[in-house]
Formats: sequence, C-alpha cells, structure tokens
Amino acid sequence: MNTLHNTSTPPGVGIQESLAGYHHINLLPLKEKIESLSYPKTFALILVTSWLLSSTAKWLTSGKRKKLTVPVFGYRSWFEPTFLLQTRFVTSAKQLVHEAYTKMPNMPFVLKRYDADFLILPIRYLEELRLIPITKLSNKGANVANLVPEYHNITFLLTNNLHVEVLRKKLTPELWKFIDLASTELSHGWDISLPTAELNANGNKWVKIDFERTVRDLVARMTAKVFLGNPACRDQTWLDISVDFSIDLFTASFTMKMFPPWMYPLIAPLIPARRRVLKQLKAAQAIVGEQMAKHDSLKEKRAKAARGEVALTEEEAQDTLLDWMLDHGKGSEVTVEEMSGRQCVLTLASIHTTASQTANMMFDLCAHPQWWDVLREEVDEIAKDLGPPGLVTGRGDGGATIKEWCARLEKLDSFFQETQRREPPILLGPQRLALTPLTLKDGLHIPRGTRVAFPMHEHQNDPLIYPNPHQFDPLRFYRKRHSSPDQLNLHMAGQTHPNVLGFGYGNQACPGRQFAVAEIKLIMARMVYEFEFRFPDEMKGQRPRTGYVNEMGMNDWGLGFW
Ligand code: HEM
Repeated sequence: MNTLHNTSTPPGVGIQESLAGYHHINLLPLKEKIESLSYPKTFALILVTSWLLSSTAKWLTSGKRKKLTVPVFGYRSWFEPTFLLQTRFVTSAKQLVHEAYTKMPNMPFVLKRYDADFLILPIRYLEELRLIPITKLSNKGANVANLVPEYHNITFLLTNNLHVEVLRKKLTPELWKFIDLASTELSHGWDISLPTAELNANGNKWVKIDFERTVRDLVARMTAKVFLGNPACRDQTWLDISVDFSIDLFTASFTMKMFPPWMYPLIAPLIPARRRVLKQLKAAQAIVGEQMAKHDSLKEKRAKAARGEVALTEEEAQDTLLDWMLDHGKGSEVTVEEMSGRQCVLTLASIHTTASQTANMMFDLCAHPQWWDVLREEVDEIAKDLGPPGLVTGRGDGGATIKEWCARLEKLDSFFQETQRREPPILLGPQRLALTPLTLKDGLHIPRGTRVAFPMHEHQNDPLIYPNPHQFDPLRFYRKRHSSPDQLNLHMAGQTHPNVLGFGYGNQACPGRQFAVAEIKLIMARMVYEFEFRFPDEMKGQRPRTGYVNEMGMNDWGLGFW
C-alpha cells in the first residue's frame, strides 16, 4: 500500500471511491467541500489560490530580465497581497493615480493593473519618448494588447497599419469633403435619432433623452457614411454592430484580463460578450463583403467614367475609405475577414470616443448654463452669414462652407478643449509598450515588455500647468489664442501639446482627431442652434460623474459583465 494511484479505477469514478479501501479519508466531492466552508474560509481560500496562481504565473514568465528600479505605489502595508492592490485599481484608479501623482511629484513610479504593471513617467520624459521610433516603443503594442487580440480575431492590428494609413493619407487630406458627406448623414439621422416629432406634437414641452446614446447613434451614421458609404450606412445591422462591437469587445477583454494569461483558453469560451464579438465579426463580413464585391465589379466602370466614357449613379460614384483601402491594401489586408475586422475596429476607435466627448460637452454646458448665451450668440452669428448649421452640406463646394463654419466656431472650439482637459477619455496616456530595452538620457532603464504611460488626467488638472484647474473656464483656450497674433493658430482643438494629451501625443497620436473635432462641432452647433437642454430635476443641476474602469473613463457604455 504505497500509492494513492489506483490504476484499476474505472473512468468516471471519483477519488473517494478509489481511496475507500485504503484509508478512512473522508474526501468530500469538491463542490460539497466548498459549500461546507464558512465565508471567511472561502475568502481565505480564494486569496491563497489567487496568490498561488499569480505567483506561479510570474515565476514562469519572469526569466532573467533586468527589472524596473522605481517604487511601486499603492500598497497599504507590507502584507497587502498584490492582487488586492490590482483589484483596487479596477474601481479606484482615479484615486490611486491622484495619490501617486501628489505624493511622488516628478518621479517615475509603478502602478499595478490586474494584467499589467504601468511605469508612470512624469511629463518631462514625453518629448524624449516621442523621438523613440515605433519599432522600439509602440502605441499598438500597448493599446491593442488591452483588447486581447488573439482571442478576438484582430491580431492583424499588430502587424499591419492600413487602418491608420487610410486616416492619414485619405481622410485627413480630404477632411472637408468627408465632413460634408458625414454632415449629410447627420441631417438624415437627425429626426430619426432625436425626438423632433414628439417635440413638435407636444408643443415643445420638455422631453427626456439619453444624450450620449443619441449622439452615439448620430456618430455611427456619420462614420459609416465615410467608411462604407451607402447603403451600409443606413443598414440597421451595421449601425448596431458599430455601436455594440466596442462595448462587447471591451467587456470581453476586461473580463479575460482579470485572469492570468494561462487561463485565457479556459475562460474565453465562457464569456458571452466574446461570443457576441465573434458573431458581430461574422455579420460584419456579410455587409463589408458585399461592399467589397461592389468595389470589384465597379472597377472597370469607374475607370471608364474617369475617361468620360460613361456616367456613374450617385451610389456608384461614392468615394469611401473602404474603396481607398481596397485600392491600397496588399495580401491579407484585402481579404473579407481582415477588412471587416478592420472596419469594426475603426468603429471602436471612432464612435464611443466621439460620442463621449460630445456628451461631456453637453453635460458641462447644462451644469454651467450661463454659457448657453455665449455659444448661441456665436452660432447665430455664423448662421446669419453662412446659413443654418443643418443646411450647409452638399453644396458642391467640397465642404468649403462647412470648413468655414467650423473655423469660425472659436468659442465652441475652446469649450471642447476645456471639457477634454477636465474629462479626458483615459486617466493614463499616451501609453506605449517597450519592444526593446531602453535607457533614457538620465539613466532610467526601461526593460523590454514594460508598459509606459503618462498621468494625463492629473497633469491636465495640475495648478502648475493650468491656473485654477478645477474651475470650468471654457474660454481658457480662446483667450490664449487671442493673446497675441502669433498664438492665433495655436491652442486649437485637435492640436497635440505636452499639456493637451486627450488625443495622445507625437507621431502615434490619434489619426482621426481632426475628423472627430469637426464632427463634434457640427453636432454641438446644431444642438445649440435648434434645442435647449437641461438636466432632469432629479439631477439637481449636477453633471453625471465620469466613471472609471481601470484607467478608462466612461459616462455610460451600458456596461455589464455578461
Ligand atoms: C473625441 C474623439 C476621439 C478621442 C478622444 C480619441 C483619442 C485617441 C487616443 C488618446 C489615441 C491614442 C493616441 C496615442 O497613443 O498617442 C487614439 C488612437 C487612435 N484613434 Fe482616436 N480618438 C477620437 C476619435 C477618433 C476617430 C473619429 C477616429 C477615426 C476616424 C480615430 C481613430 C484612431 C485610431 C485608428 C487610433 C490608433 C492609432 C494607431 O494605432 O497608431 N479616433 N485616439
């Protein structure tokens, strides 16, 4: 009797029976055993198991790499297990970042997220890091890794850049043409997404709306028009995917990252949000695939039209970002699978970010209603000269009128920046991943694989950077612009600066930011021109507070784990 290994045990027989003849060890089945534990014991069991799992994973992955030599912030005592600190980051990132920034001014420190340690660097390092090539310090490595790409069929994001190229080489150079197109779709969606019929019917009494959802709907339409064109931009399935994909992908990734990576294969199939992501990608293939087939079949006709030999219908003549990507992509980039995945990812980058900034602006306006008159005066003045905001699209001037409209919205532009300064989309950014070991000029060593981030939110709310940072001062940037003639083209929404990081920084900053700024100006100008907004009485004039999941800010994503 020297072994517990009973080879004669038939499959499916539990350990209790196989041991029964040897010792009187009462092995309860695991389920009953766990149920028999008191709450404190269960808690202790979870603590020990998690600690064991995370230390095993760390041991397996640590190797002989050179370690970071900066302090880790946030332990309450020597005895606090790391995973408790990481758990606090999920719900209290804002407070942790604030405490660290205040207690360790101008010092690098480490913050622990569940799945990754962040090396937080003071802003003085920003310029030095900007000059490090993307092959060594990558935004994709950091941002895409947050989405656990290998489990969501989007690993192509790490190896090709077509979705960024199209924004840099097509969207931005032809911005006003595309904004003109987006604006026609805004007009189409206006009465569908906003309760204008209800307002007309009830004699303009107050109607309650979920502002952010309404704007999300409008932005989804505008974005689809530019990326995919007609008829996809009016296809409800696509509009739903373009809003839901982000929520589900974020939820699935967040859930997975609460577990150590070796558990991903076990956890992933159990996450409903991930199953929805895979379904959305499949459904997207049908819609994007159809547009791709049209692109192919129209090639010859479009070439003939370019030579003046035939005429194209309005739909055939559309020039979408998809068309550009199909003409410029190579190899796997132009397969239906990858192209539809890319379109979904572009909705992730562009829709919630834009809707959330617009909602934050409206919340600030309702919380500080004295600014209604200032913005309205500006909008009314431009409308007198150029026509009302909803009626300046499709004039055949390549968007020149809209460009002028947007340029003259100087106070709204400043308002945009003040909102973004106080409520940036993320607490920590820009974020980068060190793809090679780096040693900075002052000797700070950054090992390969380190996630680097900057304390964007704290920096933009630091009294040494912005006087009275907690005061909502929507003309702050307007005054800077008008402080001297050489400042007139600076301090504008969409421009990046070490003190303005809402769109990131350097050559890896958001490539869609000019589009986003123009979209938001169009929506806000029209909202201000046509409606009045106020908070429902029960909110007592208080704007909704931005919630944070880890370092990500969100107003309302309708998030739920499942
Ligand atoms: C208010 C709206 C938006 C905000 C606040 C925002 C913010 C950001 C930020 C912070 C980054 C990371 C930059 C960095 O790491 O330095 C980013 C990247 C990106 N954004 Fe935006 N964005 C917005 C709208 C858009 C729009 C409308 C598009 C598309 C038309 C877009 C496309 C992208 C893409 C593709 C990336 C990844 C770039 C890369 O991998 O190099 N964004 N955005």
